[in-house]
Amino acid sequence: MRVLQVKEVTHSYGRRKWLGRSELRPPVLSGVSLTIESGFCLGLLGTSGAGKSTLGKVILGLEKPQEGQVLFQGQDIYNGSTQVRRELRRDMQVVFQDCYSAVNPRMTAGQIIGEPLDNYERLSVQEQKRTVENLLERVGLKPEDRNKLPHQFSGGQLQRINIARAIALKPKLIVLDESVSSLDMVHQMHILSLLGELKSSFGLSYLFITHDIRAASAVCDGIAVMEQGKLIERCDDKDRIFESAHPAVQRLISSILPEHPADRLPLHE
Ligand SMILES: Nc1ncnc2c1ncn2[C@@H]1O[C@H](COP(=O)(O)OP(=O)(O)OP(=O)(O)O)[C@@H](O)[C@H]1O
Repeated sequence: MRVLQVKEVTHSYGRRKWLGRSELRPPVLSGVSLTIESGFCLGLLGTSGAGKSTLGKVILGLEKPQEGQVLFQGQDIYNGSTQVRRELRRDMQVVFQDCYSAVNPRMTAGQIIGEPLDNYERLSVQEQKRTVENLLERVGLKPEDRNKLPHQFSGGQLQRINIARAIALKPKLIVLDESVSSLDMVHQMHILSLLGELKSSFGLSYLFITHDIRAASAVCDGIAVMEQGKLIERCDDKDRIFESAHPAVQRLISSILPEHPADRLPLHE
């Protein structure tokens, strides 16, 4: 089943004055189309400024595109009733890169994870406590961690709390926008393997936005590549991306450092 369909989306940010006239800025997204099937993890790669996060915001309903459509489970997210949009928001969640600014520093982990449950479910105090504790355990933390504040966690642990909040309502799609980029390699690998487990056990679909082709190939089923607002490559088998002859893809591949320092190219020749 198709979870997400982006059709010919074109988007510019705001207007600019030009020779006394006001006109739209050049598009940041130009005719972008992509689909994500149920249970599929699509990596969205591209260099800085390619338009990845903007596409993520368009998909999440946060940035209405000037042209094109976004269908989530067959429904146009920008033309539905308030009720439909509320349900869509429940089924589509996001985890951002900066785990600290994504949470209220005065809320406990339990309150952070419980927030979507407060908004959408009518659970008793006991049920809510049990659900939050189960979610904490599901992401590799302890039930008693629900009483801690954000500053009492490491970056990796706090990102687990953000992930627990994102899965609390059993969504269909999670947009992960550079969600592991600010973590060190060890925490990155732990979070990537957690995302893999959650995908299998909840049947989740992901849009995994990153500039790191290695992280994408560790967690994704397929990979799409953007450059200057356009989708320039898509491989539903992630390993095929390494066979792409497109120069932008070649640049992403050559940005991977060899594991052994002796095999790395010198920075200055
Ligand atoms: N709110 C905004 N207002 C105006 N321009 C914006 C806004 N957000 C992004 N842009 C511009 O849109 C273009 C694409 O930005 P976007 O953040 O989508 O790219 P990206 O591929 O996610 O890059 P990065 O990996 O650096 O986050 C950039 O030129 C950026 O400066």
